[in-house]
Amino acid sequence: MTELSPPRYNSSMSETRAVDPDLQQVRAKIDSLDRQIIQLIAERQKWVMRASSLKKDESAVRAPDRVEQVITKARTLASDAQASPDVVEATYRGMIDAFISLELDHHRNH
Ligand SMILES: C=C(O[C@@H]1C=C(C(=O)O)C=C[C@H]1O)C(=O)O
Repeated sequence: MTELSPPRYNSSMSETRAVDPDLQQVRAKIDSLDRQIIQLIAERQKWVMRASSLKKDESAVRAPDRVEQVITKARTLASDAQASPDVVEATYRGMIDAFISLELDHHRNH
């Protein structure tokens, strides 16, 4: 005879538990901002790829001096906007690294 075992709890089930309504509202705001941020990243990507098409080689693609200029500017803008400069720098470094990979991929395969 097969024994019925109780349903197992797994980590994904915790996501279906009732979430505090205030937290739900705050998360809806974060979700809405994410939609806006991603639209802007998409627009930025188009211009990054346009810059990429004007470059001759991989060292021009990486442009480390330009990366540092962008980061310095982003830290100042973050400060002015009451955002954490460290969070903005980490975000920008991750984003720029990913864009460089996209540019390199495009250069190697096109
Ligand atoms: C878009 C460029 O290419 C790369 C991507 C950058 C960026 O995402 O801001 C900056 C410098 C380069 O590493 C560029 O040279 O301007």
